[in-house]
Amino acid sequence: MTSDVFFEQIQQQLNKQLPFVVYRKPNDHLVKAMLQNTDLLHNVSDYTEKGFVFAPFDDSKDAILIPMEDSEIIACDSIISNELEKSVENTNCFEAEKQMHMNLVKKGLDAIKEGKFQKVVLSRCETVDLLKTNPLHIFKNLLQHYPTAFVNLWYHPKVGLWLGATPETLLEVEGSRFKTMALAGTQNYNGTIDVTWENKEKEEQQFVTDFIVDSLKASVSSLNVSKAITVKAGNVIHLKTAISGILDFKLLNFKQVLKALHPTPAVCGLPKEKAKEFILKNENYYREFYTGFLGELNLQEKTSRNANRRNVENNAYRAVKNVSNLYVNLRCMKISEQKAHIYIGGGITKDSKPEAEWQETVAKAAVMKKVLQ
Ligand SMILES: C=C(O[C@H]1C=CC=C(C(=O)O)[C@@H]1O)C(=O)O
Repeated sequence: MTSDVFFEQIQQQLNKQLPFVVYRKPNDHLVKAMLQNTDLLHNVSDYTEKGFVFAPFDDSKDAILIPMEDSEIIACDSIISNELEKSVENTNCFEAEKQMHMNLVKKGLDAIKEGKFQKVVLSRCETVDLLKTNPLHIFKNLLQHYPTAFVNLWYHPKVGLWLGATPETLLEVEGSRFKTMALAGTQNYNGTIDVTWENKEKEEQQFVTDFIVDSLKASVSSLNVSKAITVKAGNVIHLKTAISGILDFKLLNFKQVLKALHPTPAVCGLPKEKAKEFILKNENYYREFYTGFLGELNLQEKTSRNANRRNVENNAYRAVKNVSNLYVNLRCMKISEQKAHIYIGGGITKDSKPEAEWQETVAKAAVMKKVLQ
């Protein structure tokens, strides 16, 4: 399908106010869309469903499903020309926002000093006016700017319209093989990823690695943990540890694995429940789907058991596997009434400085603002 026909079909879906998701996986060329035939609101119940899941930060709330069986799937292979538009006007009173965020960080630091938790991820929502509001233009800009991210536009008439380009994988599963990552620690990108990390960032990221390993070790038959490396995500860089292995679904089913992982300390804190309670009580807005997760759930994909030529040519050697690709909903925004609500946060540990935490959110907000201009 050509990209013109592809995007025209999505535009029509939006005009008809029917649910859909359009997305491109990290480092992939294929842009896929699932177009739901009705405007029903489906929830995920036990994670055996097939489709596209959109889950909130608060895991006590329902996750939404665009079901495969009620959707048309289309794809296009090309990336569209760059049509950057000057379409954003910043209406923020930065000083007031800055004070509010720094006060929140100070509150978090006090709670850490009192021993309530070791880490908490605190965030804010920044609203900018849009002059031109076609979300498909913004989506195309995201595709252009962030080839290594999971780029997505998700819409449901009963929920809203979200866009994002996240650098963070929550869980990729193919059969029983899985991959995940511990992503945390942030610096501005200044032309190189060959940088030194302070102990504060190393500790903040290590919390995430340890949590993921602890959460998964009861349900895996093998586990590999890489060294932490520096990765670029737009105008910022992070520390990342790759974690992979084999899940044993006899020990924990997929729903239980997700429950053990989400929300990780990359977006919530440590211990999880204490940090979550603090976030829900103290942040100055409600996160909804920011720091939730989203992606393909239980799609059936043909995979080669053995990559040698004879086997690849012989269909008898191909297996159909259950594949899920879930990402953490970061570097995202919600569009409503000609405004973009941009969600940004950062991990707070005992060594955090409120001013630096504010600056970090400003740098992360620029990832989204860039595609609105
Ligand atoms: C919570 C966010 O980022 C997380 C992922 C990478 C680095 C992070 C950090 O340095 O704090 C956060 O843990 C966000 O971008 O809003």
